[in-house]
Amino acid sequence: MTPIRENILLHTIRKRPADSFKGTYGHVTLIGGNVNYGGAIIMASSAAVYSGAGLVSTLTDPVNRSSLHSWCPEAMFADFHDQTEVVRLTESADVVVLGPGLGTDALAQQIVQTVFTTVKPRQVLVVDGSAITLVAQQKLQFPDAEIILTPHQMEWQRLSGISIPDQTESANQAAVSRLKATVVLKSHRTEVYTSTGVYQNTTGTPAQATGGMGDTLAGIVGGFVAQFSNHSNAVLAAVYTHSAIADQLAENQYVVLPHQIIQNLPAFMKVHEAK
Ligand SMILES: NC(=O)C1=CN([C@@H]2O[C@H](COP(=O)(O)OP(=O)(O)OC[C@H]3O[C@@H](n4cnc5c(N)ncnc54)[C@H](O)[C@@H]3O)[C@@H](O)[C@H]2O)[C@@H](O)CC1
Ligand SMILES: Nc1ncnc2c1ncn2[C@@H]1O[C@H](COP(=O)(O)OP(=O)(O)O)[C@@H](O)[C@H]1O
Ligand SMILES: [Mg+2]
Repeated sequence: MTPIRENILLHTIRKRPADSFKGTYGHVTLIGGNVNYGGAIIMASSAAVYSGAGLVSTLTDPVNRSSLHSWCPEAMFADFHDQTEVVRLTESADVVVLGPGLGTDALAQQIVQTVFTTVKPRQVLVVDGSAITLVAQQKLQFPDAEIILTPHQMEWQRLSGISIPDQTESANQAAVSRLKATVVLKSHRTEVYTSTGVYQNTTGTPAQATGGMGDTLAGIVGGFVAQFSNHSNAVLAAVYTHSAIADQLAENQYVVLPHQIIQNLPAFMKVHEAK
């Protein structure tokens, strides 16, 4: 397993060209946040904005609208009950992040199906949280698009059928090649399975063990993949960045909150952009 080290950032976080505009940095559509889990999609959406995505749209329950905008006015809101909007904002995205706080009820199932039948091969689909659980429960096939999965160990057990103690590199690799996806297998030392190899993160702290931490990573992955053309490197850099910021904050904090990582993204990326 290749360690993910700081040099991935210099290879990935490009200097912004002067003659650029919001369209240069990609449109990320994030879908999730039911009545119970609004925070999940607010954190994921904020993470996409703060990591530099040019445009961010959030499809969620309307109950989350004002809190979304109080945390992140840059995100555009749409109602995830409206299938026309789900189709429109899936079609217009470069990257779709599906699942943070989506839940697994009938509406969630319908949304997953609509997204799966709408995405095109040129698009990236990041599948996280509840959407992974739903795919496993319903035995759904992933669509023909560039698929990035961000399961924690239990979600990976549900999806791959490999129990947590048996999640070895070779067993995981076999499951990943069947799925034809990039897999970010989250744990205290997250592993990333891409078409270029198997990688293990070298950053991260138990101060990160708090709800919303993975929702935040899903948003950073979406933001990085929307901006940086080498998508394998973008995923590795997102994983490294998320936990490197946490490590810095944990020098002086017992627990690191997801929104604090989000707020530190722009300054961290400035220090680590290509020289
Ligand atoms: N503020 C919010 O709105 C939050 C919403 N959340 C959403 O809640 C939904 C359910 O996700 P959950 O992950 O909470 O529930 P899940 O039921 O999917 O997974 C939690 C279960 O997995 C087990 N597990 C084993 N290894 C694990 C590991 N390495 N990391 C995490 N869990 C591990 C836990 O013990 C627990 O039994 C998701 O859509 C998620 O996005 C959570 O992110 C929590 C915060
Ligand atoms: N002890 C730990 N050390 C390092 N990273 C951790 C630790 N505990 C949790 N994390 C990180 O926190 C995130 C948890 O993701 P997840 O369980 O999906 O959270 P949630 O769904 O609540 O947002 C992952 O990125 C994981 O690597
Ligand atoms: Mg999660």
